Amino acid sequence: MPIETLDDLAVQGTTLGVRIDINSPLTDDGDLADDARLRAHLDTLSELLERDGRVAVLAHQGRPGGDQFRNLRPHADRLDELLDAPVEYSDATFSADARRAVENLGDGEAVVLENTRFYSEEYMQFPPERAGTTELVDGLVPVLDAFVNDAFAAAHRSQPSIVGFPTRIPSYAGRVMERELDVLGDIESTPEPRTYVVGGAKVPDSMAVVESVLERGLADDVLTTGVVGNVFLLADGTDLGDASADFVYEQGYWDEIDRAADLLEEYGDRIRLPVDVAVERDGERHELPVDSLAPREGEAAMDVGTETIDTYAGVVRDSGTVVLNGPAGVFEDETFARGTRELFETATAADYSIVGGGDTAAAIRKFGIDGFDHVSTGGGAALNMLTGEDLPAVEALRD
Ligand SMILES: Nc1ncnc2c1ncn2[C@@H]1O[C@H](COP(=O)(O)OP(=O)(O)OP(=O)(O)O)[C@@H](O)[C@H]1O
Ligand SMILES: O=C(O)[C@H](O)COP(=O)(O)O
Repeated sequence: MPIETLDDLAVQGTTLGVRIDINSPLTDDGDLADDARLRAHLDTLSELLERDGRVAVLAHQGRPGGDQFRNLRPHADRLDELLDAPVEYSDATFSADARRAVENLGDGEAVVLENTRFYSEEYMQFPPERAGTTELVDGLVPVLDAFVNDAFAAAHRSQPSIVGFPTRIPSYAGRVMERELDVLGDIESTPEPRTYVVGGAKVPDSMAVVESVLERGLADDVLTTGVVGNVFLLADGTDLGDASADFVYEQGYWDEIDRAADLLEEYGDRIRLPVDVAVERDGERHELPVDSLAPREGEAAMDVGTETIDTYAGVVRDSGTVVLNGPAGVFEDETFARGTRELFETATAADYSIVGGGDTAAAIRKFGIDGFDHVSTGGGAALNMLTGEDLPAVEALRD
């Protein structure tokens, strides 16, 4: 069944729950360190507001327990600055207070409801029918006429605010969702050879993708960087030192090392591992080859090294398609930004380049890199889609 879009929605005077993904890097004070994801949704939000909709924004920030798990006040304030319409913030998500905030909206006005993940069920995965009976959905449905899902970046999560509403009220894809599905749905026709550069810190997500693109023959080469690269190195028997290993264990990624080992056994010829890494020594960047690593206490692998960057850059340059997700190192710190900056810059030289991910997009903006064919708002979602897997959000809109 085709998905309905904003072209199919009579917006004027209707109250809309609009799920967007503005999960963004924050400063230590909880302010936005980058607003790229907010800007990505401006088309959808301004269209709905200009068409005199009443917009109740639903979104999440961070993961429970993490240091990025904060309220959405800065996001609401920033949207208020970016949009040509009043945007309020409500510190409630689906309570009577939240409903009141939604009911008080006038035509062409918006309210950002509180971080959906402050509510525990939102961080669980449910089949849509069950998601449709959760407190969050149940609480908001009485004050909404329709639901718009523009949160492509969270489309791989079968969570209440993503898949619940379409079981209860008419639902539509927003402009971001529509564009991403168009571009990413067409990966099998992109030029070969295809190289996937995976990095960042969400190891289980990346591992699932690596497995799938190799299994399905979509990837000719997988270049591993970031924490993902560290996990592959550990799986390969490299002694990365206690600091890197502890980081992996603390994130609960122990099982991922076994998974990486299985992948190396089966597809070792198509998976490339860093040959050197960068640590901080005496306050400076210090590179260590992995075959003679001697990290000292407290020295973690924070970036890929120069030789790795050069080798990977060669593979990337010769690729027909490059799909890039996740920074190659702790790019927020200039000392460890080199791998990310140089690999990303090189990727723009491939015939066709797609890049995705929240922090990835932030890195691109930080380094001012232009020239990607498609910058996806999604990290895990984009990768899931590129592997040909169904996205729960899309299936929910279709049903
Ligand atoms: N070697 C490393 N050690 C520690 N952290 C790292 C390392 N390499 C990258 N990172 C961190 O990974 C984080 C980004 O990872 P993440 O997987 O969230 O990427 P993303 O582009 O946001 O993708 P998604 O949208 O799926 O979340 C950055 O904050 C960066 O500092
Ligand atoms: O940043 C993302 O990839 C999306 O906002 C989804 O976040 P999650 O991986 O914490 O579900």
